Amino acid sequence: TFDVTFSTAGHNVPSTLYGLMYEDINSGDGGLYAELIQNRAFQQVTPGTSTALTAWAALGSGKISVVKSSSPVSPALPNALSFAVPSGTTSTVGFTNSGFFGIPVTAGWTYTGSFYYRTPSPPATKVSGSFTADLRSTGGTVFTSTTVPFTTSATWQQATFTFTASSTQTSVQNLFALSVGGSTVSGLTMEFTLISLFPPTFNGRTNGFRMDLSETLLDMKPAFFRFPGGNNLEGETAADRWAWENTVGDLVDRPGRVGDWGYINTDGLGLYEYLQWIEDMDMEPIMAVYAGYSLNGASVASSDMQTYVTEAINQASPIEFLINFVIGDASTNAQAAIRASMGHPDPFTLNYIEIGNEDFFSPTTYADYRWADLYNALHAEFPQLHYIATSATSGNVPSLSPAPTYWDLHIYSNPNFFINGAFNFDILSRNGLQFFQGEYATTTQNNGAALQYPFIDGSIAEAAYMAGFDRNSDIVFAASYAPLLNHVSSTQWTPDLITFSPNTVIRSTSYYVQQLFSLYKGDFYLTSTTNTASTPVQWSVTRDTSAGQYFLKVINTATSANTVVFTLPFTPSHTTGTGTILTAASGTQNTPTSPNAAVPSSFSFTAGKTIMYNTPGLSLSVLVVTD
Ligand SMILES: [NH3+][C@H]1C[C@H](O)[C@@H](O)[C@@H]1CO
Repeated sequence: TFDVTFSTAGHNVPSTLYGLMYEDINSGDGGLYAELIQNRAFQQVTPGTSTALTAWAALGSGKISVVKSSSPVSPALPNALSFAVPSGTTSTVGFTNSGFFGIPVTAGWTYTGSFYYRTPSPPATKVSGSFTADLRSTGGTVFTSTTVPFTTSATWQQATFTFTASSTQTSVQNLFALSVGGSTVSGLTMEFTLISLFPPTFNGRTNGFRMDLSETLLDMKPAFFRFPGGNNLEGETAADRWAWENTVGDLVDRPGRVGDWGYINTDGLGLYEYLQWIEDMDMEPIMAVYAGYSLNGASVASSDMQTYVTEAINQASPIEFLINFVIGDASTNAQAAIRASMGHPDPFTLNYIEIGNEDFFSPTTYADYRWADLYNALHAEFPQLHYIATSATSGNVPSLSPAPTYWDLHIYSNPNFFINGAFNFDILSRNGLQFFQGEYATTTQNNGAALQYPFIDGSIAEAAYMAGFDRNSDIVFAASYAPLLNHVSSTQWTPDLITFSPNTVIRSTSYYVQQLFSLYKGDFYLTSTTNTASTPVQWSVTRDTSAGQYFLKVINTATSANTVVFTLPFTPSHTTGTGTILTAASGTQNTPTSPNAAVPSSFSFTAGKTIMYNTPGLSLSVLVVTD
């Protein structure tokens, strides 16, 4: 039995304590970004290759290939789909897109589509006709369709359309199709690009986010969103970095880039879309900025740093302009005016800037000049922002000048690390430093076996570690599991907090741990009987002061049950409390075939000055006591 008394003394819990780490690692295009068409603008592909046609297929006897257009729709989008119809064709011709490993068809959804098209060598007598845009199963069942009139012209035109699904698919293996009667277009060659189809989006935003994934994240009430990376910020080289200026403005002006996880990023999900969604989700950004180190191991030379920090060169915009885009005055600042023109005249909320990512891989140049060059210039321009350093792996931080106040720590390990490390922050001296556990996860079993999905043993070990975040939230201001999302059919890293398909979302056991700590974060931590990492039971007591509610979290990392007796410093007026528990047999995972193997359940208990609680093995419980 563990006897836990808690006092009314303690410290505030920062509102930023629990949030989300994000980068496009099978999670942006085809994930959070609601665009349903994969390879919609043939960005960053080599014309004439099969890869260039990823997700596209011909319908009927038309011939499709990706070409470098003789007259591109924009300098950013040089490629186009060439659609050639043999003379004498009479049957239906066209092409299909298979989406990101499927396209969801849901009854009642109104889809919004568009595409640019032109006829490079139009016939002397204009040809007019109608395309048919439809959603169909791979078996040919048409769910919905509409006609889109066209007239041949050598100049690019954009067609737009909508259609509404009247039934829901049985399988997600569906196609978007553009087709036309062969006799209308026989002998013609047409070009298409930026072929786009959106379902309804979160908050109804144009060029927005997928609803079910947004709702799944909203259910965690996350306080912050760290973006755009992670590795995907850094580029293989400086030229390949995430360059914010290429991700804003009209979609037709965004070139996309080869991301750092083995596939092309369209950058249709760009800086503005991120910031608008973060605001819609009641989060605040922790925005990482390129700090001159890329994944090939190269650092920008000291003499070149200012071109990335404050001096714009050959259309590359410096970090200073990025921050002006986010918080600048649209009436006086050019970058802020772009933000206003996109629909957000007021500044976005921004308090935290992270300088780089995992610079412990490049500590020398970070310490010698990269940290200082960015910090000194940006702090001078934006003194109200907090700047987070990234070159530490634990609370024993390296020395940097100027000395950072905020540090981002990353750790991926096994359950034993998190169980044994539950007091890693208790032992740190309180010297003004603030820590962001920006990435952490149980990534292997104790025997080193890899994990495709989180499992209950690792998730409860994470919970033990997170009780340490609650307890030390006087110096831990933020924490987020990583990575956040991955597509079940295209995965670069496992395990992930949430796994999704085109129409399903699987909440892992670690998702529920993150959710419970975030929902029951409270605003004040109450000190309680001290403990050590050597016991299987950990606890944390926080309070929602305005609600007069106390959250007694109990973690049991053993497979056997244990008993905890809480002694409160008061007698609660409500003698019945409600609790939530996540528990499962060792090895349990929520997977596509068993998505709900372990889900939280609620229970009630008798609340008094003492509360006895029998905590099952491998469990996280939150007992809510109302005064
Ligand atoms: N290697 C991890 C650390 C890096 O910051 C992330 O991009 C990766 C996955 O979370």
